[in-house]
Formats: sequence, structure tokens, C-alpha cells
Amino acid sequence: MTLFCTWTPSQNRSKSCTVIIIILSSLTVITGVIMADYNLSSLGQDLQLTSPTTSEAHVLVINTGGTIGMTLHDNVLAPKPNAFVQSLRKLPILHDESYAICGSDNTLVLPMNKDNKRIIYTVMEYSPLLDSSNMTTDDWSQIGKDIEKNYQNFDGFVILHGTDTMAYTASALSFMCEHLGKPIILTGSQVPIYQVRTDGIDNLLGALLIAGQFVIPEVCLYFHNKLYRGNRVTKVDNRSFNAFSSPNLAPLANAAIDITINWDTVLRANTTAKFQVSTELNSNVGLLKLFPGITTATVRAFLQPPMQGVVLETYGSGNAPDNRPDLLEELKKATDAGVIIINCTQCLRGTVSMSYATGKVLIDAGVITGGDMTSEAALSKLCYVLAKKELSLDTKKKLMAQNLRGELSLDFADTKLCLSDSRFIQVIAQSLHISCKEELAAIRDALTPPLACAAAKIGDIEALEALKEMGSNLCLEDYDGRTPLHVAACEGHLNAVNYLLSHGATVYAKDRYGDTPLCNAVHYRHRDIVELLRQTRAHFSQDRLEELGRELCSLAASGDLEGLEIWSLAGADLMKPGYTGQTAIEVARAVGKHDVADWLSKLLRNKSESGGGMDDM
Ligand SMILES: NC(=O)C[C@H](N)C(=O)O
Repeated sequence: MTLFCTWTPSQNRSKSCTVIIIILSSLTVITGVIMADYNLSSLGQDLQLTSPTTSEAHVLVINTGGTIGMTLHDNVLAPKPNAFVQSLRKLPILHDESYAICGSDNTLVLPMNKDNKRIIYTVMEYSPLLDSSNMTTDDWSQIGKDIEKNYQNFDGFVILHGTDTMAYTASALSFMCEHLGKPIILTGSQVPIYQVRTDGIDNLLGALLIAGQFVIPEVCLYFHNKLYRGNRVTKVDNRSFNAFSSPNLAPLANAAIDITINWDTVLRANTTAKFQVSTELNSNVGLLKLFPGITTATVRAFLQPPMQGVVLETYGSGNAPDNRPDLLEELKKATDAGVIIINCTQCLRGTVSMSYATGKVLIDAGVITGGDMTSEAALSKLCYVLAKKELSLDTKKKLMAQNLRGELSLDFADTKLCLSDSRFIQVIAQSLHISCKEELAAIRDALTPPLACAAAKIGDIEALEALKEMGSNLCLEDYDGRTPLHVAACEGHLNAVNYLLSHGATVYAKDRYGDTPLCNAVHYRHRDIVELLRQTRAHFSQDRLEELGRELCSLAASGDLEGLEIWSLAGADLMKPGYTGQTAIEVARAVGKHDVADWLSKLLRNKSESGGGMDDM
């Protein structure tokens, strides 16, 4: 691993061509060294307890209603309760009868995909099912609560929802879900799933496949083969299957023959804080669209208490009449009284910019620029921010102007350098005589994982930092599905783990053996890393229950107290039986490992007294 000596703090960290060419020419060698250093074959043997060829992902589907599950009554469409799951069961593309799974009647399984992965999904149906025109902020809170309650048990979430207000709900959930680490994907359809020419099957299938296969830590909306950031969309067509548009941000993924994720655009986690849902929302908000000749009386009436936050839809690049002192006076009175007013454009595409005198008057009236936010995003952001009682009015205003969840484009000055623009990639491209964008992207994707994993292996934060500065995605996987976080967790580099968690790494990444960084840290007994990962809400996945019991019994049989302690620290349920049906405590007693048996019984007693259960594995 001499490669990364070029980036040690004592030396010049400039990304000079020479250094980069050395890196490139060493790549083949590095890959070989990395393979040897990870010792993956032995790691796999020890940790891989299920079939190496098949893995399962679990997705929770929350069915809130919408056209997807509607039928005709008196010639109009309305939701049909308790019928959705039965009809999915009859569709082989959405349910594989031959794959026996234990679970409730609401649990279904997709046919095996081409990566030998099974997506098992459980449908939770709301009662009543709603046409989304009937939704309120209380429904957003309910969805948020259900996600929070089930967060630990699923790899991803799909929310079935009517299209009419889907952009509002997606935007609201994006703000409510704080420190999100798993995908939440809203979808629905334009034609009910019960009809022959429906878009419901494709939309549901696409959303399930993405939620079960990719760790995209965002609230998204999937429709007509595209995955969008949820707070960037707006419904633009009520007759086409292509109902949504994300005018100011390219899709996060395209589903064609392959599903291609645009990882450069996907948000990356940047905190070790726990996931939580802020379900408190403020409903004293409104949406006011300017039109030529709008009366002052209308504006005044609209801004009366209890109104606390308003999205003002203005003309063009954020303009309002500057020859209407009466109207501007009403706006100024409201902002002086503490109403937060956000300026969003009526145009579908573009941003609010202060290029006209007619725009500047709004700033003078205390109106905040909404940049390129959609009205849906701005309105739901107001509901979220205004509900934060602990914050001052000033802080709330600042938050409204800030980019919280990718809803707002940054100024060019703040835009981070992209790897495809960087000198690093350009030099490599030149030396390989590459000029087209696609080939450039392919090189970037090939280089980043081994370089970042090599840096993680030796805990070289300087090197990780240098890679990040070039715009690299530090959570890209290598050929074995292993991320830099897996490697740092194996090697016990706490600082590197901390750094990676703060710069986009996800604790939910699974390598080809189905192992997460938490599994690796437990296996190599790095207590401090287990603690940090747990603090970031890492947990074992549901498909490893059987193995846990076996591992615990074997530790108990060999009197390995330290091993059991670390499993307990990682949140495993120490009462899981092994394949003989005996639990670890029973095994310890049977083989005379009394210190282990005593420790286990004391631990279990303490847990039951404190009322705190252990996590399932
Ligand atoms: N396509 C749809 O889902 C429209 C329906 N009215 C709804 O929003 O619930």
C-alpha cells in the first residue's frame, strides 16, 4: 500500500499529474494487493452463513390509496379496500408462488432477479384508502410514523399513493425524514392495476426493485421508468403515463434494460445521527399565486392570522409588480409580523434570481428567495420548519433559504467539483486517449472503489479526503460489493469509519456475502466501531436469524465471553436458538461454561428488568 504515501500530510498533497499517473499505472498492482489484503475468501467463509448465491431484501409497501388500487363505482373511480394484495398474488411478475416464505398473508415475493436476489415485500394497507386529493398533513404524519416504526425491519420502503398530491407528500416526507439511510419511494399509477392497460404493474415493480437493491438514502418518486428526487417533482400531465416532471434536477435513475443510478446526483449521508421522523407539522401555511390585477384586499385577507408561512408564486424569475406600493405594503406588514413568505416562480423550469427591479422589491418587503424549489417543496418545507418550536423566527427563515434535502440548487460557487471535471480523470483520459463522457464515467467508476477501499484499509483519512475533494463517491462498492466503510470496519480504523459516515457512507451497504459493516466490525471484534455504527442506527438484517443462533451457541460452547459481549453490543438477540433448538445459555450450561452461563443469565435478567429488548438479528 505504498501508493497512498503520496498523500500523507507531511508531503505536498497537490493532485499533480505525475502522482496521478503513478496511481493509474499502479492500479492493476493495487487491485491485486487489495484482494490479498482483504483476505475476502476467509472472511466469506466465516461470515457467509447463507447461500452465497441468493440473497433477500425486505421492502415494506404502505398502500395509502390512489388510482393504482381503484375500481369503477357508478362510473367513477374510487379506492377498493382489501383487494390489492389478492390481485398482486395472481400476477406472476409480482409474486412467485413457488418460493415458500413464512410470513403473513400480506407478504409476497418477486421472482428471482438476474443478480439472484429475492425481494420480499409486505403490504400494509391503510383504512380508509384515500384518493390523494383527500390527503392532509395528518396523513403525511401517519406515513412518517409507520416508516419510523418499521425502519429497522426493512431495507427499503415503497409508498403507494395517488398521483394528484404525490409531489406534496414526497416533498413533505423528504423533510420529515431526518438522517435517512434507506430508500423511500412513492409511486402509483394513472390506470388501476385491475385494468388491462395499466401502468401500475411497471411502476410498482420498478419501485420495489430499486427499493430492494439500491441504498439510495432519499425520499424518491418513481414513475414511468424514472426515479426522481421526491422534492423536485411536480405533476404535469393527467392523461399520460409520463405524469411527472423534475424540471430542475435530472432523474436519480433510469429504468431501461438495466436500472442505471445516477450516483453523482444521489444524496449521501453526512452524519452519524440517528434516523428520526419529525411528524409534527404546521398547517398554517398557504400558496398564493400572483396574477395581473390581483387586489390588495385579496392579498391582505390571505395574509391574516393564523397564517404563518406563505409560498408566493411570482412571475418569471421571481417578479411582482413594482408599481403597486399598496400590495407590497401588505407583504411587508405580514413579514414584519413574522409571516415567512417564500418567493417561487410560476414557471415550470428555472430559478428565482434578482435580475429585475420587479424582483428586488420583494426582497425589500422581507420575502425570502425560494431559488429553484417547486411550490410543493416550498410549501411542505414551511410545514416542517414552522413546526420546530425550539427554533427562533430568524433560524426558521435561514433554514427556508438553505438546501436541506437537495430541494434547492446551490450557487455555482458552492457546487462541488465533480470527478468527471477533475484534473485527475482528465489526465487518465488523455493517457488512454479517451474523450467521450461515457468512457470517462466508466473510468471514474472503476477507479474510485479500489482507491477508496485501499485508503480505508490503512485508515488514511488524508487520502479519503483527497478522493472526496475530487468529487468521488466514497460509498461506491468494489467488485465484491464491499465499500470503504466495510473495509475500515474490518480493520478497526475508528477515525476512518467516522470520516466515512460523515461523508456519504451508508451503514446499510451489503457486500456479496450479505454482510454489512456492522457484521464485519463484530467479526473482527472492534467494540468502538460497533458502538459508532449502532449509534448511526446500524442493525443486523432479518435474513440472518438462523445464523445468529448458531454463532452464539458456538461462542457459548467455546466459553468465548468476549465474542458474546460484542454480539450483545451490536444489538443481537442472545436468546436466538441454534440449529439444535438450544439457546447459548443452555449450551453454556450443558458444557460446563459456568462463567458464560452466569453472564448470560445476568444480562438477560437486566434486560427484562429494564424492559429493553434486544434487536432481532
Ligand atoms: N392517478 C391518480 O392516482 C389520481 C387520483 N385522483 C389520486 O390522486 O388519488
